[in-house]
Amino acid sequence: MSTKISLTRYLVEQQRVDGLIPSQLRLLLEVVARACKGISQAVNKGALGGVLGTAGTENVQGEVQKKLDIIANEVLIEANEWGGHLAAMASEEMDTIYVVPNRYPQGEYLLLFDPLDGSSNIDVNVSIGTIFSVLKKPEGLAGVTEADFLQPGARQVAAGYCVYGPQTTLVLTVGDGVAMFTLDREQGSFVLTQENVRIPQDTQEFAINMSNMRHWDAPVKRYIDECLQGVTGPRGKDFNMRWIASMVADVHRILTRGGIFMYPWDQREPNKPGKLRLMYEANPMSWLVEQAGGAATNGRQRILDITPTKLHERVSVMLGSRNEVQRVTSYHATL
Ligand SMILES: O=P(O)(O)OC[C@H]1O[C@](O)(COP(=O)(O)O)[C@@H](O)[C@@H]1O
Ligand SMILES: [Mg+2]
Ligand SMILES: [Mg+2]
Repeated sequence: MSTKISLTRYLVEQQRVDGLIPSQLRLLLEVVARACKGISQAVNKGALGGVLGTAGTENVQGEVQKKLDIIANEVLIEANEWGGHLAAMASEEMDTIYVVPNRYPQGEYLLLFDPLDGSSNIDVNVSIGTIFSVLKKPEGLAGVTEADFLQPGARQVAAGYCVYGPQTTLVLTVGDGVAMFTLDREQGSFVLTQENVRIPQDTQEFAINMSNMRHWDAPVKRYIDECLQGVTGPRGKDFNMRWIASMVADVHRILTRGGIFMYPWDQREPNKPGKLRLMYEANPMSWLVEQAGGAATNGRQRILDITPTKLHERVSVMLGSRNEVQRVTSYHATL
């Protein structure tokens, strides 16, 4: 009989056997996973749990909040604030950082999250998720400020997401490849179901919101136009398209079978670099994709090399199968 490896055991091995993560980081990741289990339960109850619909409030980015956006945010904060691993947290749903109250022990890590990704899919029962990223608080100064969070994604010490779909799957990197864990609801634990996740270098599948086509920049238009020409066009092959409108679900597909995902800058709001959030969405997903052998750029630069200038910074995103990301990035250099 094969032994099932739980997330806890996997993390202990990463800590003890491989020396990859300190014990505080291991404990922090276990708490995040526990919070995701709680969110998964709320998601599963749906209309029975009264968790669908809007909350009647807006977040700092002017987006209407769904009840689950707020519930997921609270679950993550309540689970993490007292554990002693964290100095502060930042979330897509909060105006500014949440410093761990001084009645609790203070830790050395910073946790960032998109508590509920794919909010437009909650009420229609389509996959949604939680995306998280962990940074280390810069050493030296006492206390913690927003500036401590403004580190390039290359400095992440852990990143992952949990997708609440037909299965609840937690996907994680601590810088040693990507591992996937499926929630065993009977046991109440995440079980390792795939290690050494690899994204194929080539693909015939792209993910982009095609309704924005008329607003895109020339390099993105060229790339998609060439894909659409199929086997008789310059690419010499047919492409398929998928767009779930939950980044977690689109990225999960790409980690599973390859593909390219793009949410590029567009002309509707020319001063906004993109729709997606650098710190809560692009950085953790880019690191996961790179760790699985893929690539992630904003069209001009590796996403993980961008130094954020503000907490809720936006970014243009192109990630997935390496050869396709390199191709669309090269079009930006020439057009
Ligand atoms: O509705 P659009 O414009 O296609 O945008 C979809 C994108 O927006 C997002 O939903 C943003 O995430 P939130 O639900 O966390 O705001 C991404 O997950 C997704 O890729
Ligand atoms: Mg999101
Ligand atoms: Mg969100």
